[in-house]
Amino acid sequence: MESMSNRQVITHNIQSPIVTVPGSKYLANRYIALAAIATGTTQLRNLPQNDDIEAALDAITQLGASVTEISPGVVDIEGIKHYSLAQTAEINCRDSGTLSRFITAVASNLSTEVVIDASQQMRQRPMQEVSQSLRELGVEVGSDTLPIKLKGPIKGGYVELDTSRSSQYLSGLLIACLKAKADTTLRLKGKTVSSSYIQLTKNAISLFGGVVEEVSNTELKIPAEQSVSAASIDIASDVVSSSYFMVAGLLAETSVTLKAFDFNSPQGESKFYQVLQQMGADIERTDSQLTLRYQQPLKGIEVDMGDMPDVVPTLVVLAMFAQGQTYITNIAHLAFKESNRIVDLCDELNKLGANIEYDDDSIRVTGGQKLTLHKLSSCHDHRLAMSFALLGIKMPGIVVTDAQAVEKSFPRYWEFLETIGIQTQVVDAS
Ligand SMILES: O=C(O)C1=C[C@@H](OP(=O)(O)O)[C@@H](O)[C@H](O)C1
Ligand SMILES: C=C(OP(=O)(O)O)C(=O)O
Repeated sequence: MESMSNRQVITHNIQSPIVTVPGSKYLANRYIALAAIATGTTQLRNLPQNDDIEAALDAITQLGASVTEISPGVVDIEGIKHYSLAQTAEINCRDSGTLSRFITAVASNLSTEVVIDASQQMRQRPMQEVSQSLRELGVEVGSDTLPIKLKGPIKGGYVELDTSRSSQYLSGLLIACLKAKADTTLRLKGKTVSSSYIQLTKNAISLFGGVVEEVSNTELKIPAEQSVSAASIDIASDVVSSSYFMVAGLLAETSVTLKAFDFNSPQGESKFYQVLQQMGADIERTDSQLTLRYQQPLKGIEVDMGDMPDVVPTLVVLAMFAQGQTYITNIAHLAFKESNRIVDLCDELNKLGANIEYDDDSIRVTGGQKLTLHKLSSCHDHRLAMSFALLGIKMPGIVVTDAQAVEKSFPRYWEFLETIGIQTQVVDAS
C-alpha cells in the first residue's frame, strides 16, 4: 500500500464538465466471486482498477481460479476446477469488507484449509455473522474475526442470519451456497440493512445462471450443487463514484453531466440524484446520460439513507452548504464501515465550525454556518477522503490527511478532479 499522503485542494475552475466514471466495484466484486465458481472462462470488461478489486482477483487466484489480464480493464477468469488444493491457501482482503465477507463464504467450498486475513482496519469490522453461519452449514471455522482459518466444504442446511449490521453476509452466502452439497435455507432475522445490495447480488447470480428461490420475504432457498456458467460482461459505471462529481457541480454552482450513468441499477445509491433533485438541483436525463444543474440555493431535506449508505458522506458535505436542516435517518449500519461513518464523519467536519449533530441512527446538519479552515483526517476511509476534498470548492486550501485512502475504490480520483477543473497537490504531513 502507498504510504500516507496528505492532499490540499488549491483552486478550482469547474465549468459544466462531462464525466465518465470507472466501472462499478460493487458489480465487479460480485462478478469476480461468481466467475471463480463458474465453469468455463468469464470475461469482464470495464473492470475498475483499484485496491479492492486487485485484492479480489488475488483472492480467487489463491483459491485456484485463473486470472488473465487481456488489456487494461479486461480480464478473463477461468473458474476453480479442483475444490481441493495441494496446500493451505492464504488470502489477504486488505481493506475490503465486501471481499472479506464474500470470500470467506466462497472459500468454504474448498476441502482444503484456507486462511483469510485483511488489514488492521478490516480486522476490526464484524465477521461473526458469516463465521457462525458457515459453522452451522458444516464448515470448520476457527474464529469470529479476521484472521479466520476455515475448512469446508459447505454441507448446506438451515441457518438463521442476522442482517442488521450488514447485507454483505447474506450476499456472500447466497453466492457461496450455490455450490453447497445439499440445499441451503437462509432465514433472515433482524432488520435487513442495505437491502438493495441483495437485489444486486441476485441479479448477478442470475447472470451466471444461478438460482435462488424466494420462499418468503425472510426466507431464501438455494438449491444444491448448481452448475454456474461463465459469462461475458461489460461492467456498468460505479454509481457511488459518480456522487462526488454531482456534488462538485452543485457546490461550484454549475452543471455536471455523467455519461454512461447506470439508471437501471438496483443499488440504492443509483437514486442519489433524486435526493439532490429534492434539495433543488435541476435534473435532465436521457437513456444513458444524467445532467445535474445548479439553479437555486439548495434546501435541506429529511431523507432515509438506509439503502444509500455509501453516499452519506457526500450528502453531508453538500448539506453543510444548503439552507436549513438536512436530517439523514436509518443509518446505524454506517458505524461498521472503513471508519465509523457517523462519528468520524461528523466529528471531523465539526472541526471546521459546521453544525452537525448525530446519534446512533441519524445525522442532522444545519447548513450555512461560518466555516474556518482546519486539516481534516480521512480516518483512512476513502469515502471521507473523496467527500472532504470537495470542500475545497468552497474552502480552497483545505488539507485532507491520509488521502491515499482513495486507492481502495478510486485511485485516479485526484486525476479526475483535475480533469473537471479542481487542482490538488500532495503536501507534507506537518
Ligand atoms: O454488498 C456490497 O457490495 C456492499 C454493501 C454495503 O454494505 P452493508 O451491507 O454492510 O451496509 C455497502 O456499504 C458496501 O460498500 C458494499
Ligand atoms: C463500505 C465500503 O466498502 P466495503 O464494505 O467493501 O469495505 C465502501 O466502499 O464504501
